[in-house]
Amino acid sequence: MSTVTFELLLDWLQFPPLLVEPRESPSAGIGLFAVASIPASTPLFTIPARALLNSRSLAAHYPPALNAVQLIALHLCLYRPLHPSPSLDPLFGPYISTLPREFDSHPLTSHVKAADPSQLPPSVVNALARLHARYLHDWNTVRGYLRENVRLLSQKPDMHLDRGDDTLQADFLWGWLNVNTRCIYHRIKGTRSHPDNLTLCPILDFANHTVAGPCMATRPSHAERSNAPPIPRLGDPLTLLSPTTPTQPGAELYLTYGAHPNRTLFVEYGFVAPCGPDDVRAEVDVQDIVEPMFKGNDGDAKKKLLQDSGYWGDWTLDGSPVVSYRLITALRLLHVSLGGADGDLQRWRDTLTGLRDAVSDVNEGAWQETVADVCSTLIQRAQGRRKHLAPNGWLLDAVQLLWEEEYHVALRVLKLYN
Ligand SMILES: C[S@@+](CC[C@H](N)C(=O)[O-])C[C@H]1O[C@@H](n2cnc3c(N)ncnc32)[C@H](O)[C@@H]1O
Repeated sequence: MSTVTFELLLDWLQFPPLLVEPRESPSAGIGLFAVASIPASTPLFTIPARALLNSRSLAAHYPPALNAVQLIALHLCLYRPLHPSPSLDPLFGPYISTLPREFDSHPLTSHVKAADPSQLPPSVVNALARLHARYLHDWNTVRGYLRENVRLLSQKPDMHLDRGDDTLQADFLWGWLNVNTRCIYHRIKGTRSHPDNLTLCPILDFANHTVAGPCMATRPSHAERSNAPPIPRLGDPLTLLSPTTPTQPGAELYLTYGAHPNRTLFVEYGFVAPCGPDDVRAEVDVQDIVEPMFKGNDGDAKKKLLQDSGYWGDWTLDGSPVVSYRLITALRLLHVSLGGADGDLQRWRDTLTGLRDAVSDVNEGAWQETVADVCSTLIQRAQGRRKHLAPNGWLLDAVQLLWEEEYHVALRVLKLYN
């Protein structure tokens, strides 16, 4: 993104020069940097609601039917800038022109998807498959919506819907990845947990992720503070605050995208960040190892019991080291005899309601032994696979780090039960 493009964005926002500007960051594309010293918790800028790209600011321009992710991704798709021109969008053009032009290194693009999946930990392959399914669901919904509304949409300024299906899908993927990697939480709806509470936000979205250390934060909006939907038609403006410690000129300013393990950072955002083995963020999802334990005998009945009680899947170990309560619950049931007259099944149910801490001492020993086996499997698999990695460049480093995270977490958890 050129300096001119950023200046055009500032003009559009009617902003004077700011305390921050986008610059190349050492291995993270563009980042946000301080151009002067900035005292702690300083408001850096306030983006007016009209310049926030979200389901509220787009609502008046599209027939209803899509959720926020689908609507924003569609809008970006329709107004994707053609190389090297700016976006022709009359609403958000100067902002859309600052977005990354390609997502070559995101694992959802064909470049990385083409890599041998056996190179990646199975939990990462599964997470990638879920992301792909989410994308396909959104694309299919939007494709149907486009067919129904083609006449209306083709009347939009500078809109050419006569692109082939492949081009349209490539442009939609571009829009969708912008949403997935750059949107932040912003209160738009009546409830805090509504999935449409998100927005794209100019300038703020240049900020890279930090695992630890000082980071910027958004000031809670009026709607968020009053825990109600925003009153103005377009919603509330969004103010970004500098870190709670002073920032030196030239320093990069970060956000934290959440306490995510590398699996999530890689799959959702397309990068990894080193994190210590004892870090609570370091996490392994062990579904691919544990799920086959529920095959045969009374496995199906146990699977159903876990599904009905909401404990099927999302079974993790983390670097603190901790075995997730969901995994303990599943493994406790694995070691209960369903046909037995010993009352273990009822005791297992009682652990769910908090009436009991455990099924029995024997059952505690059995699930802990299974956890130790799972850890040994993880350790052996990580040791074996790390020796035969073939991807190139950044992907090799990323894949190595993903395996290391599994290895170190498994080693730490194993020590708990050996
Ligand atoms: C919100 S954008 C941040 C701005 C982005 N770097 C750019 O060039 O426009 C999020 C994307 O930045 C990159 N990124 C963010 N934090 C990173 C980090 N700590 N290391 C490497 N890449 C990072 C990833 O590609 C991620 O999908």
